[in-house]
Amino acid sequence: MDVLKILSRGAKKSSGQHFEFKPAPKVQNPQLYHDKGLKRKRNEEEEQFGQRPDENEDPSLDFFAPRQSKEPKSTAQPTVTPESPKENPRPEPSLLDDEDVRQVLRSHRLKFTLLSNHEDQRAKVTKSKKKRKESSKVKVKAAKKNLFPQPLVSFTQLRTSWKLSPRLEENLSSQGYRIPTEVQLGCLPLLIQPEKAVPIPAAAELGIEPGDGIHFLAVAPTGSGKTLSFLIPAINDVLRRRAETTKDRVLEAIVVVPTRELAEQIANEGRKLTKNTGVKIVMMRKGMRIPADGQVKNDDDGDGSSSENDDSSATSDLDEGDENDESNEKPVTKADILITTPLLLGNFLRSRTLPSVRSLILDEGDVLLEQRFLEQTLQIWSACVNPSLRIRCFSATMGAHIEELISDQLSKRNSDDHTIPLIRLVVGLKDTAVPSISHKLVYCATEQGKLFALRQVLHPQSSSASVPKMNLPILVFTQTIERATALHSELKFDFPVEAGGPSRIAALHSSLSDSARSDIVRRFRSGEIWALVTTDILMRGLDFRGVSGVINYDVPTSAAAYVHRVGRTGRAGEQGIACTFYTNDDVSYLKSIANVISQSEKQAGKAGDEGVPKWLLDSLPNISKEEKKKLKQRGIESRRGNATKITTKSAWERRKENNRREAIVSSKKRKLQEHDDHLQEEDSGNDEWDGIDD
Ligand SMILES: Nc1ncnc2c1ncn2[C@@H]1O[C@H](COP(=O)(O)OP(=O)(O)OP(=O)(O)O)[C@@H](O)[C@H]1O
Repeated sequence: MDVLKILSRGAKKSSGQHFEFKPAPKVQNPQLYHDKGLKRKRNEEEEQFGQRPDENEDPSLDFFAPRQSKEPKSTAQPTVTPESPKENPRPEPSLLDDEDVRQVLRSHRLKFTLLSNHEDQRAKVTKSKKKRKESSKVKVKAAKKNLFPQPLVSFTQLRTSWKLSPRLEENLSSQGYRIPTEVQLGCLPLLIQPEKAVPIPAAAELGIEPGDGIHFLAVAPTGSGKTLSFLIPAINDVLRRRAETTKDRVLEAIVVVPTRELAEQIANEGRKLTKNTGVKIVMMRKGMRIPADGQVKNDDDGDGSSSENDDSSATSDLDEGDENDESNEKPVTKADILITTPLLLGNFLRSRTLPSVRSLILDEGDVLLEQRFLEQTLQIWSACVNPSLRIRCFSATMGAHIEELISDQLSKRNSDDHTIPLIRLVVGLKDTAVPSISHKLVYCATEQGKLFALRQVLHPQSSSASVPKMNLPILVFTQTIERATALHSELKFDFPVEAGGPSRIAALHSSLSDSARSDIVRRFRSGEIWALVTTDILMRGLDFRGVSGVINYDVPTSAAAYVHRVGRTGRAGEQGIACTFYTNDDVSYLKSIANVISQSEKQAGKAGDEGVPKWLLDSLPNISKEEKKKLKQRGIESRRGNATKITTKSAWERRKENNRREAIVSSKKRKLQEHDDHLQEEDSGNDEWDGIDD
């Protein structure tokens, strides 16, 4: 049996001794939903025109462009020419009519809701307490108001209809993006030009004014492309402002994320998109100074076309000095868009303000507005004093309390005479896992049983029916740092030496240094590490394409944590497997996770019983709100500070076993080599003999 071959099923052997997995190519169609409605319409169209669009044709084609049959209706007048826009205010032919808009939004399961607008807020500010109560009822009513903004029909349409910078569109295309994902098709027009995306009378009613934008919440599945959904409008805003007003570099947008790994990932994505545009994206680091209370003159790159977007120069302004040093002699970081964690920027800000910032983007917004980060996130929010500040909040999960909190914060800031509306987009069923994942709950009688089950994943030759087969690489989540470390040292010698040995597995958690964390993430991305044991530090936002499975070695402490953890696989339309081990200790807390699995499977159109059998779902107990809260904060008590339980053998025993294994392998290799040498000698002897014979 070729152990190496089995272990490296998800990996590709390179020419040398080094093994790398092939970076997952961008999937042909990353969209999650194609419901019947749209297909039916397309079929009608095909019948009408007697043609069937080739499924393999260039996917960037506007495959849900308006039906041709309708075109004569909308183009009954002479074609719109640039010279006569006023005489003929008909909608652009490239925009969909109302019925088609609804059809596309429905078939891709996109739901837009107006959460608050000018009228609601004004009522709130001006009315007496009693009346305010009434107006909050109005607000609830307003929350029921659905909107049907124009969707994006193709990435090319971004330039032709939505005035996206051609450079930005080029960069998008050179990254291999062809078809917008659901969240992108839903929110890009609305964030780039809301006054055009929403039908004209409705836009005016909602208080959407050209140039002002909107506040926006998006709840869309993990791996569905939310990063591009906020980066593209943010970059475009910078370019638009530069073209219309000043070329000076001002800090225009801030993206706040919960971890430095995610900040690094987004900064990298952003730099690819801003290549040759002159827009600079910087990741906040300790000790960095940013232009608070003012703007930095763009004295070195006034034409906006410098090559400063190189990764190297993007960090060249960083000042890694003492963060308490207030000295103004320290260089100020020049950036258009800053990516930061709440703590890093919060520490810098203290009582400073950021008047130039017009977009505050909260990626993984729900966690940023929860207890752990709330104070710093609100500190950043209040430092953004520009009256035109727009809030954008993205996540795969969003509790109603978070939406309320955002709405309340906005109404506190709003003035009486002008309010920017708050619109929410939900893709699919809220707070569920992405449909491309298969779920499995695996019961293990003891902690040792969990270890045994995990080894079955790592060593597929010993697999059993209860543990699903997975390709490497995989992510393994544990509850605490101690458990991640203990599990890592337990499994360290599980990979055979000829497959790379202990270097194939690593543990990542917050007690490692920044550089060690970055190094592990880099090696996991490149395929050097095949199994990464971690804590919830990696559960949000991290995009490791090609991760075929996630193992919840310890049960996640909330349904949202489950959605985010398992969302590290099955990204951008790829398939993934999520396997959750549970013991008797977990049974009381399993209901919310079993529910989320069941909901996600229903949404994906799978037979409900696949991941969680109905008998199990029905028999699991419900827990109180208090217990849920405690679980979220502390996890399963029996697993706290009890890391040693993971270990089956002492480190000494495992090292001894490993040494023995290595010795056997080397001895086999040596024998093989001796055998080869011997054969060679015999061969060369034969050659000599042949020669004499001649
Ligand atoms: N239109 C597209 N076509 C193909 N791939 C895409 C497209 N948009 C994004 N992707 C890819 O999908 C992957 C996931 O994107 P992204 O990280 O933005 O997801 P996300 O929605 O932010 O996920 P999470 O909720 O986990 O943060 C990335 O590898 C990205 O390159």
